[in-house]
Amino acid sequence: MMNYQKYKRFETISLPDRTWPDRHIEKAPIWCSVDLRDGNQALVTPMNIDEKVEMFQKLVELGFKEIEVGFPSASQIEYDFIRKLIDDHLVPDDVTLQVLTQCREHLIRRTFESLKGLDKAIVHIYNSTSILQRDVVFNKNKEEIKKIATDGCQLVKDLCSEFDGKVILEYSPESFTGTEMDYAVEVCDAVMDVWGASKDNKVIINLPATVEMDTPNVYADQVEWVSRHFKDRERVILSLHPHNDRGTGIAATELGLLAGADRVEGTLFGNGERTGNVDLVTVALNMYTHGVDPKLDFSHINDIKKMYERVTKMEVPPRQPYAGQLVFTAFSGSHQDAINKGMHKYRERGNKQWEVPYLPIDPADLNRQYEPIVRINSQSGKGGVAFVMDTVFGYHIPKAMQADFAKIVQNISEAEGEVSPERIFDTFTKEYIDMEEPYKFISQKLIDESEDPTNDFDRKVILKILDHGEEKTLVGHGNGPIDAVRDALNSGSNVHFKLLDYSEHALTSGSSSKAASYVEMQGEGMESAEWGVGVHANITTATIKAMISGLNRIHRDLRNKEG
Ligand SMILES: CC(=O)SCCNC(=O)CCNC(=O)[C@H](O)C(C)(C)COP(=O)(O)OP(=O)(O)OC[C@H]1O[C@@H](n2cnc3c(N)ncnc32)[C@H](O)[C@@H]1OP(=O)(O)O
Ligand SMILES: CC(C)C(=O)C(=O)O
Ligand SMILES: [Mg+2]
Repeated sequence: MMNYQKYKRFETISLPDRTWPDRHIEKAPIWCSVDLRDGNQALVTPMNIDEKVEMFQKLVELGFKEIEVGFPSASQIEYDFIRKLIDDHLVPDDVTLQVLTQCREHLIRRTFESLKGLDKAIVHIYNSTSILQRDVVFNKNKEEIKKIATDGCQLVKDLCSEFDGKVILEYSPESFTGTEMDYAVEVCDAVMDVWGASKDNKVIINLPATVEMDTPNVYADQVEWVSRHFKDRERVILSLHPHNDRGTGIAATELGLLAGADRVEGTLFGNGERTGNVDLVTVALNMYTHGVDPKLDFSHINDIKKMYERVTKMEVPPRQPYAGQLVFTAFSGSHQDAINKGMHKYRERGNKQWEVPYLPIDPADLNRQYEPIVRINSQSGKGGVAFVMDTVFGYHIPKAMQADFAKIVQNISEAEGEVSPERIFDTFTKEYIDMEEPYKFISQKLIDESEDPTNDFDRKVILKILDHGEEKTLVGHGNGPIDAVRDALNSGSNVHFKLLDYSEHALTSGSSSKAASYVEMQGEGMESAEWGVGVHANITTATIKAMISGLNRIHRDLRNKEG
């Protein structure tokens, strides 16, 4: 047994009249990317300046208007990067740089130095307020801890007079979730009082789940509680800063927004300390899939992923929501079948409202339409195989034929594992189209023998085939071309059969278009039916080839039956 008694839950407020469970997310919050700070400080190899610039420019392109670019007093590279952004005029007018500093005098002074030349900036100060950190890290009482925050705030305020631009203050009671809520509010209010915060001079109050400590509903209760208890809620921009230690950072963010937050800090793909910061791609795209404009553009998700992997040297896991390599791939049969049907219906209904089983988002919206949605292994069924043949190669295999072909593909997957689309197509061709032994099509001539041109019930066909290597001419009559061919083959070959089903469709469009024809035939004395497929520019020839293919398959069955 593991020693669970070593742990206990942190007791926080109770909020029985909570209102957040009845709300929905209806608009995007103010987003702030902390990739270049919290994300960067968690990397094995922090980004170099060029990588930071690349990341910054991508964040701007994606639509972030507030970007925490670093901790300028921490190291020269952090400082130099911020100077580069400013000196090289890389910051668009509508983007505000945010910088982090501890509430310590020399660090705050250095932070201000780094900002010279900017016309606005968010200066983010923090100190830990939790019971645990007050005890083990600071060894200070509540008043002393509050004083760290208010002194820090006062210094920022003083330094503003030497700064040409506008400073927006952000204050984080770090390790907020492990802090008594009334005390967290007391410290935040004290900071806002020192700052002179007002409705027109709001302060960003950021509530970090520095370490995620409880279920997301508890975070939401804390956010709602705090939001209701500020001296003046109007002077606050309430911000969330969730981490993901329990794996519920996204849920915590979403519930925190329901609980009244205005702003979210996080990173692309959830990079950040330990298990990461909240993944903003997922939070934003979750909104998108509810029909809410996320105000961030993740439509080229693979490009974003490539940039992220290059500069952070981290990997986006294959199961990462929206971005993972496998998230638009179904292996299992019933899922493939449902996706196949759902996609058809979506197209039939004019590509309007997205409702496709097992796919919460249209992969095309993320520019992922060229990736295989369905991959075939031994868990796959006929729907998936049909989907690959349809979407990748344009063959609409008739429903009754799908099981027949899927069985052949499954034999391969059981022996070899995943079967690629190319292998599926080769197998289809070999099994159904290129079956040319012992009968092979050479040519056909179709004659309309009816005197009345509107009557097509009197057709004659002259068919040239190879029969066991020998050229033969077969003649057949019927009430239509297919019937005439059936007659010719039945009377001219040694194999007799009934025609059970027939369908055809154009394979490609334009002048070079070809048709695919599918026939289901039952050999005399045989219990099960066989399928043949023909492909040709002339639809009658395609059907004749399909019938000859089917004939060869029946011939093979008869030989097998005879042993
Ligand atoms: C949850 C977070 O992500 S917070 C951000 C964390 N990120 C970073 O720390 C990355 C950048 N940091 C650094 O490079 C360094 O820590 C520096 C340059 C900022 C400071 O370096 P140093 O002063 O040498 O070391 P260090 O950070 O360990 O300082 C610890 C001291 O600061 C105090 N301290 C820590 N945080 C704060 C704070 N927010 N405000 C005021 N004092 C603080 C500690 O109590 C400790 O005090 P003590 O020396 O009296 O015991
Ligand atoms: C500095 C603060 C906001 C932080 O990163 C955290 O508490 O996680
Ligand atoms: Mg953090």
